[in-house]
Amino acid sequence: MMAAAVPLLSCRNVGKSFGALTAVNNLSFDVGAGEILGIGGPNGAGKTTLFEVISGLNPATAGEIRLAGEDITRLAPEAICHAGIARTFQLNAGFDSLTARENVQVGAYFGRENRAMPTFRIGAATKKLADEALALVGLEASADRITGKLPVLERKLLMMASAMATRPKLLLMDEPVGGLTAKEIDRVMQAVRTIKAAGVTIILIEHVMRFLVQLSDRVMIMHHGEKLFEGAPGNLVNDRAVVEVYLGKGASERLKSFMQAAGAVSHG
Ligand SMILES: Nc1ncnc2c1ncn2[C@@H]1O[C@H](COP(=O)(O)OP(=O)(O)OP(=O)(O)O)[C@@H](O)[C@H]1O
Repeated sequence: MMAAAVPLLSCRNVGKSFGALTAVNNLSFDVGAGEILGIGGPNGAGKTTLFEVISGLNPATAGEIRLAGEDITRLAPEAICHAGIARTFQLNAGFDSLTARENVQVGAYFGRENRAMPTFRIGAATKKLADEALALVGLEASADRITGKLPVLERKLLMMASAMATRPKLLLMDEPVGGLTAKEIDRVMQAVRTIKAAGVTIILIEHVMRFLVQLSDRVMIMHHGEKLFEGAPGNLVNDRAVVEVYLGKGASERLKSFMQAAGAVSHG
C-alpha cells in the first residue's frame, strides 16, 4: 500500500491571540501541492491574521504549521520565505522610487538565500529570474517604469511578480483584486492561472466571490477565527451557515445562478 502524500501545507490547531482577542482559533486544514485554496469570510474573521501567522510576520500562539512535513511554526519570516512561502499584501508593498524591474530583482536576490546588504549585487542570474517573474504576470512592458507611478492593477501584478521571483512552492495572496474593475480582475485571474500552471500552490483571500469560486479548487470560509465551511466552491451556495453569516440570501442566489451557468453547481 502506498503511503498517503504529505500535504504541501498543513495547519494543525493553529491559534493567534492578541491579548484577550482570539483572531485565529484552533484552525486545522491542509493544502495539497498544485491546489488553489480560496479563503473568504466577513471582515475581521481572521483571514489576514492567518497569513501573518503562516508567513511568520506575527507568529502563532498555538498549534503547528508544516511545509512539506517540516515544522515552520517558529521560523523567522525570512527563513519561511527561503523555505518556499511567499506572499502578497492587501495594500501596496514595494519600493515606490525604484522601477518595477528593480523591485522584482530585490525579491529575486533576497528570496532564496540570506545575503547581507554589503554584498548586495544584482548578477545576471538574478536579473534573468526577475525578468521571468515579470513576464509570468504580463508586466514586461512596464518593467522600466517607476513603481510609485504605476496604475493600481500593475502594482498588484508587481507584488505577484516580486513574490514569484523568490521561487516559492506556496504563494499566499491577500485580496489580489480588491478595488479592481471586472476587466482588470480578468487579467489577474489569467496571471493566477499562469502561476498555477507553473506548478505553484496558491492560497488566496478574496471578497470578490466570482474570483474566489472561479479560481479555487477548494474554498474555506472563516468566521470569528474559526472554519465555518470547507469544501468545493459549488457547495458553498447551498451551505446554510455560509449564506446566513457571510453571503446573505441575495448574494447567494446571484452566485448560484452564475455558478449554474458555469456548470459548477447542480440545479434544485
Ligand atoms: N496586530 C494586531 N493587534 C491586535 N488585534 C489585531 C491585530 N491584527 C488583527 N487584529 C484583530 O484580529 C481580528 C482579525 O483581523 P484580520 O485582519 O485577520 O481579519 P480579516 O478576516 O483579514 O478581515 P478583512 O476582510 O477586513 O481584511 C480583528 O478583530 C482585528 O482587529
